[in-house]
Amino acid sequence: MSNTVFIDGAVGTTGLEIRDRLAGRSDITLITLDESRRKDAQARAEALNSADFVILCLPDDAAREAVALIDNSHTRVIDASTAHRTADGWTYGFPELDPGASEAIAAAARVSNPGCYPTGFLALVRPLVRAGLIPIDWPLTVNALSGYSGGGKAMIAEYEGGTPAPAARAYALGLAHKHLGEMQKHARIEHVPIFMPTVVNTYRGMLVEVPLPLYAFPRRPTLAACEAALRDAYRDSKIVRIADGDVATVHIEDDAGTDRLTLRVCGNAESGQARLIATLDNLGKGAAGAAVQNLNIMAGLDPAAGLTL
Ligand SMILES: NC(=O)C1=CN([C@@H]2O[C@H](COP(=O)(O)OP(=O)(O)OC[C@H]3O[C@@H](n4cnc5c(N)ncnc54)[C@H](OP(=O)(O)O)[C@@H]3O)[C@@H](O)[C@H]2O)C=CC1
Ligand SMILES: CC(=O)N[C@@H](CCC(=O)OP(=O)(O)O)C(=O)O
Repeated sequence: MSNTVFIDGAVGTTGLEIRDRLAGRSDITLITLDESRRKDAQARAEALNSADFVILCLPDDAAREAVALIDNSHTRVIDASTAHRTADGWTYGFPELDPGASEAIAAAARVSNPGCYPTGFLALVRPLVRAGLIPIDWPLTVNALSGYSGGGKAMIAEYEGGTPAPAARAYALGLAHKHLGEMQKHARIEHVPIFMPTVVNTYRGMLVEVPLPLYAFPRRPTLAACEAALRDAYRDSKIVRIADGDVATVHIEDDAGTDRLTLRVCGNAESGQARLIATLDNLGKGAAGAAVQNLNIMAGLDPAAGLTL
């Protein structure tokens, strides 16, 4: 049976990536609006209410508006924006994050797709918090690099508009980035992390890092214990992989162009200092790949259908 899917925001950066992943699938029928009607509220309302599933690839306010336009109990929603990631009544769409998460997504009518940076941060940290290796009241820090497509069409135009762009640009210096609440809530930690993002002059890809002074934690976990906890947490996943931490370098390109999420526990076993490192594509597991995975799960299909692994 084919499921009807409407992507609201289908010609934006994330929307196009989702369309690419769904094109040609016999189990999905896409509902599309032509250029003259794609921002027309009435046309959108009709499409939103006729689809089995809608995927919102819109700015936050437009995503809230789209949800308000749905007036039937049949249409199920995946929102790729930040609007509902900590909202009541929404299921957080990270199937690998905690036991039972995939089942909750399968049953949900409203699913919020995780943010790109929180995807890397949470994948690294949540299993270690759950296992008691990271104390819930520890003041965590997260450093991250993102390709410029993370900023959507406006940032792509800025980087590709002809004016020389910086090789790397640190931002969110006021420590109030929109992803902080989501990171704290879904890691189930007591304090917002100090988050230090940098946009780099490459189109896509992310490298998200959490440094840990393991020697200072009450349980003094080893690097090996941290890696074992991650391997155990993701043992059934085809999408989240644990790679060897004993490497000389890790690259932002490692998982660019894929829907994978790769985690490493690097560091110095003697000093008890760790660098947890996640690589992913901001448009893959950080956005479109995750949305398609959630759609697959909600529709009862193979979770990895249509993904590049
Ligand atoms: N880029 C990324 O790596 C990630 C993005 N996201 C999230 O996904 C969402 C989309 O981001 P992204 O694709 O990057 O953004 P883009 O700016 O590239 O695309 C947004 C699209 O939404 C359209 N749009 C805006 N308002 C309306 C409206 N009222 N009705 C219909 N369409 C509208 C825009 O139209 P127009 O083309 O005319 O401007 C545009 O095509 C955002 O909430 C973002 O935070 C999430 C994870 C990662
Ligand atoms: C490089 C860049 O600007 N990245 C964006 C985050 C990407 C994004 O769109 O955020 P969501 O995942 O929440 O939708 C930012 O920092 O605001």
